[in-house]
Amino acid sequence: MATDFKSLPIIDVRALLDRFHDPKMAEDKGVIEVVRMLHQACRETGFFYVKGHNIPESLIDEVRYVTHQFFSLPFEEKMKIKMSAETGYRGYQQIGENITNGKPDMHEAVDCYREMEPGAYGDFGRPLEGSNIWPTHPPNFKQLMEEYIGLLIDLSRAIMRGMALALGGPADAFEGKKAGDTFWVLRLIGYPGCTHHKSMEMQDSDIGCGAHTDYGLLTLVNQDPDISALQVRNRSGEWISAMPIPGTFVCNIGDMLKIWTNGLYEPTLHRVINNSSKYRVSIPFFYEPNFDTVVEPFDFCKQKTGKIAKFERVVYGDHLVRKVTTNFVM
Ligand SMILES: N=C(N)NCCCC[C@H](N)C(=O)O
Ligand SMILES: O=C(O)CCC(=O)C(=O)O
Ligand SMILES: [Fe+2]
Repeated sequence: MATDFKSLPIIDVRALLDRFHDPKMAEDKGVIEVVRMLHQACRETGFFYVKGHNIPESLIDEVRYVTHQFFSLPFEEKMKIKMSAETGYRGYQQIGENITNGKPDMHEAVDCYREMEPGAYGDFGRPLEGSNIWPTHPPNFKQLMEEYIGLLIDLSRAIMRGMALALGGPADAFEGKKAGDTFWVLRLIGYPGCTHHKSMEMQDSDIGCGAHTDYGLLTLVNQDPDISALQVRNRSGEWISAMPIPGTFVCNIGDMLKIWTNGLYEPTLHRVINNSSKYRVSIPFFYEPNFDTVVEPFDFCKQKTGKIAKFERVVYGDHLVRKVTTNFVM
């Protein structure tokens, strides 16, 4: 349960990356400090900033730059990679096609998922079978995004090692059959600027993305600098700004972590409102469990939470398919 936080902590994760391959990482002083901060952040805010991540700023900036370029293309160009049930929900969605809490969101997006071969998970995986359909311009789009995704997977794994230790489990608790073969998601999102005067009352149509929690384990958000639009809800119901901080990702935890931790860590509601006049781009990367993972409370978490499981087990892919197949009006 979130507290009445007024701001989000900044965590330098460098020690986790430096000690990633060290079997004694849990004894390292730097790691111990990161682990302490992760635990506090996951208990109190469910959101934090990640710095010391080692991902080149030039790559992070270029990913946003080409995303701006894509969304500024003519409508017909964007529709060439249109998302549908036939594409496995991969590709371009127009403004208003994504529904949150029964209302259309004011954003357009390109959704990408880890590739899924036909029949890989039998019938329950079918809706998400497919390969990504990338824009052809700029020509390096696919290569750039794949490089970026590879680095974000490594960073996420390191953070999950820290969280596993923070929970009192083994460092590799989230690896192998749990999330060692992550069914990652990358969303390139564009939020139109606001055309009416700021002093006017907020309309429903101003909501870029309605209040929600993320579905899996960990989200890393690469957002435009100089626009504050992402907001996180604290216990009193106040919306706290996750404003951009140079050199950082905004990081938050998802639904599956609540089940695995038996409620020790809970995802926090968040939403997006772009009140600026500028077009905003944000690229969340979702580090998710394996598609066919059965998620149920870890014993080492149950030990700390009354010994009985508080949540039913869930197959991550079922949770995702349920979300994806009800998220869109197409
Ligand atoms: N993969 C993630 N987390 N995507 C976040 C989208 C949240 C909005 C969606 N319409 C919903 O209602 O869930
Ligand atoms: O636009 C953002 O910064 C975050 C979007 C988000 O919360 C999501 O897509 O899950
Ligand atoms: Fe989100």
